[in-house]
Amino acid sequence: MSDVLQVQGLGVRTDDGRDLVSDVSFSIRAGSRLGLVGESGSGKSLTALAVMGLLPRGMSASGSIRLRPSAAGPAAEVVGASEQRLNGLRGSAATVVFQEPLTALDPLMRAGHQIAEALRLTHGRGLRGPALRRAVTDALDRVRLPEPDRIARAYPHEISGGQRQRVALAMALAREPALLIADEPTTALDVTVQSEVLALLDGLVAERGMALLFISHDLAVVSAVTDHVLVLKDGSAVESGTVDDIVRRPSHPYTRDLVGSARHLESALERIVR
Ligand SMILES: Nc1ncnc2c1ncn2[C@@H]1O[C@H](COP(=O)(O)OP(=O)(O)OP(=O)(O)O)[C@@H](O)[C@H]1O
Repeated sequence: MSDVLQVQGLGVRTDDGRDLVSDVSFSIRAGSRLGLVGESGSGKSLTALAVMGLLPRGMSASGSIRLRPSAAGPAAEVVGASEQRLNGLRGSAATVVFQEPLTALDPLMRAGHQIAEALRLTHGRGLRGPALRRAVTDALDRVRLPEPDRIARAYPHEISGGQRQRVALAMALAREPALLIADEPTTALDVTVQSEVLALLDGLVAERGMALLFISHDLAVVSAVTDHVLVLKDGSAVESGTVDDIVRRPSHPYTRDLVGSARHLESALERIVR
């Protein structure tokens, strides 16, 4: 199967010459899941933002990031691409869910309206009226939101954090991306909601055969949803392998520390043993 994402020798540098990410390489095939794990400041988010062509002002990427929007089509280079080209890739090739869903949601727009916009970007302006309303309800249903009609009418501040994250996920999925990037999607949620959202994400990605790039500082959370892991430290890759290898046989001392501090390691191990 073809790679949905190929990152080769990625660097992120500030205009004043600081290297924040150095020589990071990885690839993700259609239907597979890679976890990026590392402590705060290790370069995980910048790597994700570089893939989306969304680096903050004053930073630039080097190396190569190739995204393949469809299995049959050619890959497109993100590094150095024009904003117009990037707009074409965002959504269809890759989309991102952030730790704080309010980043993605417009506080002044009802949840249903925001999902409707995402659906119309994917399916065209012809999707409207009752068909559009049904598609919105279906999208909310699919992320297991009870009372989808009520949620559709709500503004982001009127629903809980867990519900907001599900709405953000519904919006991301409405774009039917080849690659979903989830950047600490459950870190802001309490533990019970966190495991519900993780299970949901796990099921939805499997159902759609999407590729997943999952980012977390918590190796246990990463282990729960991915099959391969890349460990980042100070902007560089220190180790990579299957979840099983990394959790059971970490070779780098930094990875050993991450394994040691993983909060729910038992459950991660349980999943591997299953
Ligand atoms: N907008 C910015 N301006 C300057 N430096 C930044 C900016 N964003 C990130 N950095 C720096 O780049 C490095 C990598 O940050 P990044 O956000 O990718 O880390 P992270 O692993 O995602 O951590 P966290 O989980 O805390 O977000 C850090 O040293 C951080 O201070």
